[in-house]
Order: sequence, then structure tokens, then C-alpha cells
Amino acid sequence: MADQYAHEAAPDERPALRALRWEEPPDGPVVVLLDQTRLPAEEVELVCADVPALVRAIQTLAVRGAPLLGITGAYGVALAAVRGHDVAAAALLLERSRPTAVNLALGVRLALAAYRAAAEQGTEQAARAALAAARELHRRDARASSRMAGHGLAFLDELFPGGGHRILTHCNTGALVSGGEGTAFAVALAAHRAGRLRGLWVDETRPLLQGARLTAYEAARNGMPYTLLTDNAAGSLFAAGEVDAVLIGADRIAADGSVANKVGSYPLAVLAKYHHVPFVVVAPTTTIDLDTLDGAAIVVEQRAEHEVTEVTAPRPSAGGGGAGVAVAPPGTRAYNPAFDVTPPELVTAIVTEEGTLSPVTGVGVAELCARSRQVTIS
Ligand SMILES: CSC[C@@H](O)[C@@H](O)C(=O)COP(=O)(O)O
Repeated sequence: MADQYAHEAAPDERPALRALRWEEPPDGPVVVLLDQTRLPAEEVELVCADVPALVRAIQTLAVRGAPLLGITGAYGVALAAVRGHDVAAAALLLERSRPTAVNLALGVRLALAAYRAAAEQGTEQAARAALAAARELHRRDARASSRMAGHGLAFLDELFPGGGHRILTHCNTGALVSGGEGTAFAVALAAHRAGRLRGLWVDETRPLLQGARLTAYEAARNGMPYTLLTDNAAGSLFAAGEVDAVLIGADRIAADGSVANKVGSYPLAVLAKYHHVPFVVVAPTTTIDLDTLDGAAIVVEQRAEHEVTEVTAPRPSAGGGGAGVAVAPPGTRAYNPAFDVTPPELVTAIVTEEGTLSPVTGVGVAELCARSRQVTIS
């Protein structure tokens, strides 16, 4: 099975992926996104000049992943403000565009609060304050990424002092979801750079294939040894003893430690428990939501049925269906939750930029949150 790790190559010479940037051309400010629906076929940018365009990009997953959604939300508020649009309406639109990742609402509210706090200095100053808040969130996320990578690798080394980690990951949690190198993927990348990653198992992540299209793309770009598997091949992989640890990201972590992440994460947690493999969540403290008391209170986004009844990779259809190839008879109903919720008893550790929460490190959730300036404890 070790031969499966066949894709190791020299890291790409191209510049690092940049998922989002703010630009101010003469005809007005824009948010420029790397259109993730076009990967891995091509790196194409999507220029958003207003909030409705950003909302479309969020809903079609041209931009996605919890931390990046937060950054996008904050820049969206700044965009509306600098362009003189209705900022409160824009904030509402953005916040409601996807329900599960808490970072989106957090980013929107952060920029809106900065805008409102500067309102008495005039609209131009207020707009600049919203933009400064978005930039600060972007920078903070990049810093959080590298700190999570450090803490995550230290935790893996503590669990497996010999190194040679074989990590299984789900969905996409790399530079495409972050101002930096990501969350779970950043830990695997740190292990690779330290010479301690033996292999990265990449779940394809049905139905929209964030693993196959995006994580495999990032792994290849970084010269990592990775192997793609269908989601339902994970069971036999665990049974074969080929997984040392599961590393995933999170869209929302409730106060009781329940973790919402891409659908398919919960079955992995069950498998990991059965096979005595650590199930490790890597997420910034901005993803911990103490106002959501438990997993049952997390709103799970339900997406269009055609994402299941059609195959649309590498470019998921932009709403309405009909753009993919049908793989089910016409009229077939589909169950398509975008996320699932893993209960805390299946989670071995939560790695954040502030440290690692786990029985192994002895850090409790309250202590972890208290260390964080991002999260307020009510
Ligand atoms: C750091 S990314 C963590 C999660 O946002 C990620 O695992 C995920 O579930 C993304 O879902 P997506 O629907 O692609 O936005």
C-alpha cells in the first residue's frame, strides 16, 4: 500500500495560490477571487464589483471554506461601503448567503461594526474603516494559519514521535480557504516540509469534489506525496491500517465541542474511533461559536439536488441544474446536506492558533477560548 503514495513531485515553481485580493482600479474597487469552480482545469480569476456578484460567488462555491468566507464577507461590506451602496442591506445579503460557516457572519459583522464605529467621521472614513477591518482579518487569518500548522505538527509528533505520518483528510482546507496556507492542510504541509509526511490520503469529497479538484491540486502544487480515494473507500483503508490520523477543518464548532464540517466528516470520525485512529480538527478560534450551544443547534446547509443527480466536475453548475451529466433517472430525489456534525466524543483534539484542545494536552475549551482575543465568553 505504501506504493500508493505515488504522486510526490518537486514543488511547483508558480507563485503561491492567492484565493482573494482587493484591488482599486480607476473604475472602482473590486474583490478578485480565484474561481474555485474552474480548478483544477485552470486558474481563472473572478472579478466582483458589487455584493450581488460576491453572493453568487459564495453560493456557487467559487469562493468557499470557513476562514475565507469570513474574509470575503468582510471585504464585501467594505466593497459596498467604498462604492457608496447600502451597507446594511449588503451585510444582510452576505451574512445570509450560506448558513453553516460561522466565520462568514463573523467577518461581515466585524467590518460592519468598524463601519458603524467610524460613521460620525463621514461615509468615506467609515468605508476606509470597514476596509481596514477586512484587511486586518485577512492578515490575522494568515498568521493563524501558520500558528495552527505549528501546533498541529507538534501534536502529531507528540502522538507519533517517530514521524512518518500517514494523514487522511477530507474536503479542502488549504490556501484556497484562507489568507495563509489553511487549516488541516497547513498541518500536513508543515509535516511534509519537515520531512515527516509519509503520505496524504485525499478523500474526493462528493458531490462537489473539493478533495479531488482542490486538495489534490494543492498537494500536487506543493510536491506532496498524496493519493486520491473515493469517500467510500475510506473504510477499507482504515481496516488495512494505512491511516495514522485524520485531519479535517471545521465550519462551526459549538460550545459543547460538536464540529460541523463538510458532509462525510462524521462517518470518518466513526471509522477513526472504531480503528483507534486520532480524529483531529484544525480550525481558527474564529470558528468556535459559543453562542451555538450544541451540535443540534447548528444549521446545516441543504444544497440543490442536481449536485447529486448530475456529475458536474470540474465546474459545478452555477445553480438551477442542467449543466452536468445526469447519473440518475430524471425526477430522482436527492439528499444533499453540505455538512454533517461530529459529536465531541469522537473528536480527539481541536488544534487552533492558540493551542491544542485535547485530553492529551490537558487544555479545556474554556481555557482555549480565554486565550483567544477573537472569541468572547458569555
Ligand atoms: C478550513 S476549511 C474548513 C471547512 O470550511 C471545510 O472543510 C469545508 O467544509 C468547506 O465546505 P465548502 O462547502 O467547500 O465551503
